[in-house]
Amino acid sequence: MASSLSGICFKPQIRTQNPTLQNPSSTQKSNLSFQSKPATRFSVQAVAREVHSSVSDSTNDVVPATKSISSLSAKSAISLQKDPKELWKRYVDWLYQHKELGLYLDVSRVGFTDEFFQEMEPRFQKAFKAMEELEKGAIANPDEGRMVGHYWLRSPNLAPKSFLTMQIENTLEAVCKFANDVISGKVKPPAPHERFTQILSVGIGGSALGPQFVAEALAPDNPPLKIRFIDNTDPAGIDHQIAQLGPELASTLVIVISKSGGTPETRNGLLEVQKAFREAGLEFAKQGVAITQENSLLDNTARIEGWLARFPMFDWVGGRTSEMSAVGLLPAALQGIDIKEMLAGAALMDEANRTTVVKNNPAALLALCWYWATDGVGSKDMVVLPYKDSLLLFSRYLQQLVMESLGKEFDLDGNRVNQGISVYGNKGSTDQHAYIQQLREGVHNFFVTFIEVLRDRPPGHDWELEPGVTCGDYLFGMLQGTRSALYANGRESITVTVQEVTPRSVGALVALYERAVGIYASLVNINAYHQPGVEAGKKAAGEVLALQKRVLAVLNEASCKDPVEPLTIEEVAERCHAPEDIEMIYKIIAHMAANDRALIAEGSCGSPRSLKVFLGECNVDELYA
Ligand SMILES: O=P(O)(O)OC[C@H]1O[C@H](O)[C@H](O)[C@@H](O)[C@@H]1O
Repeated sequence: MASSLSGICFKPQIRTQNPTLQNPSSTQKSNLSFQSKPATRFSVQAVAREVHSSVSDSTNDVVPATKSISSLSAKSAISLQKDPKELWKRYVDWLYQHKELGLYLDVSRVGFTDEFFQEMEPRFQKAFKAMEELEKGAIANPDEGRMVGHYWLRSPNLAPKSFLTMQIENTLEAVCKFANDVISGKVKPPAPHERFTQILSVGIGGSALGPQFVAEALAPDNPPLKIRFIDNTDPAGIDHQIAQLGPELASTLVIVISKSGGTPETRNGLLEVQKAFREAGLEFAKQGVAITQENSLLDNTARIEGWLARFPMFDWVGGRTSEMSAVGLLPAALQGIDIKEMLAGAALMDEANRTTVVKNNPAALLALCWYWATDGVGSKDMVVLPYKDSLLLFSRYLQQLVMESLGKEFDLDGNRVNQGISVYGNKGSTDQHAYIQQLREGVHNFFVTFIEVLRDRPPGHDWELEPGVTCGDYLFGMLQGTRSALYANGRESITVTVQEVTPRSVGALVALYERAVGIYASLVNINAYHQPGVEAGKKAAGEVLALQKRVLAVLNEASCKDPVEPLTIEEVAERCHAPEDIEMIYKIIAHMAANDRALIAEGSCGSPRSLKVFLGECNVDELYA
């Protein structure tokens, strides 16, 4: 049971839907302002933000679904527990341990109260029920009408239909076989090369972040195949990756990963790589592998062109939770990482997270801390600090998992809630020398998650760089010191500890956060499994490219005249029938000029009004097309 936490608390009561806050009147606003009384636990800025958000809530019709009057009024003054004996008691009482995984979760430096914990209980029970339904195959992603099945990937028998179990098992078998065949040289690149030596992974978002994190965390020093990534449509970045491969392009396995099979950045990466293959006189299909949904554009291309292999991505696995599907497993296996251990670690963690006793459920404990720390409305950022170089990319991986899942405008009932938790972080102790200064003393808008790894380096390699002290002891000291120093200044932190960075512990970490995100989403009543906001940017990018085509046509026509007719930005906009897009047209022209695709006749890009441009080459065919 929860320990007695008297003296620790100062946190909002549970936030229940409160109609009076939906359209706060000015009186209500002034009621809120008493929050800024001296010695509140929350900074004045935070309170101001709270009040501000309540005010702007009214103008934007935002429903603060998770708040209540009590949540605001309870922000009275108390400091975090400082008494060492009480703190030790809290530490021991709340310490979660998963014996088999060697994983610990310490939430003692988050100041939630017994009262808060108890008031949250019914919400957790609801979240556990929702998770149970999800695992049984409910349409847990209602906006897209999809099941959410990433938990089945590591426990195929839990899949609600036997054909799904078979699909998962067959894919895993195919991944293992293909990886073994590639590593052994049975599957090899065209002669004279005897073995694939490199992997070039082309994908973005959920089709890159998991594989990148796992490669950095687990790839051995001399893997059977080394991996590099193209995860953007930046031509210079792509050129760099291809240049780094050099002649080894001939022994590179190119894995193109895209669930939808139509993501523009990934398509561009593929086209660029295929061009490099052509220029090197290589046949891409003999070295290309696709991981995508059946019958997607990518799948059809790979099938028609006869690529070396194709692996399925399932409709019911989202990109950001796809690390345990072929997306994560194939690249990992090719690097010699024990993927069955990863799956086992994730399965064990899933099992632990199925208990409905919050205190014994590590994912629920995380969600509880997130809710407490962020007031259930994302009022604080999550800083993730792994004290282990190999876990460097964990925060970047979590950024997508948490922010794309929780960052939602509407809740499941259609209320505008603008939910989310911002995630950032790099690694300790490196960040001690970058931004910890602000965390300790500056704006109090975050909580920290320390990721601690007990084993410093493999056995037999340690030595004392001064009497009684190893290099790893310093890292340990830095973590403990930072945790204490932050806490002493009222900054809350969670610590997740693993024995070692192994496939098993990495699998467990992935599963822990996947479930914590799912539970938290239930607590705040949002759909964690869609990403409608991403579409707006994609659509706008498409419109820019369409406008660019019109600009090119206009410039082409003027440039084919004799003499050539350089045009001002205004003239281009007018001839494109898009005067309202004049700024975008200027930007398009400036970009083309910087890349020698438009020539400047007069003026400079720094003075848009003076600018007159034309095309270096006119394309007569296009004029009459
Ligand atoms: O795997 P893909 O279909 O290419 O998608 C790649 C990424 O695209 C979008 O940006 C989505 O928001 C991400 O969730 C997804 O991971």
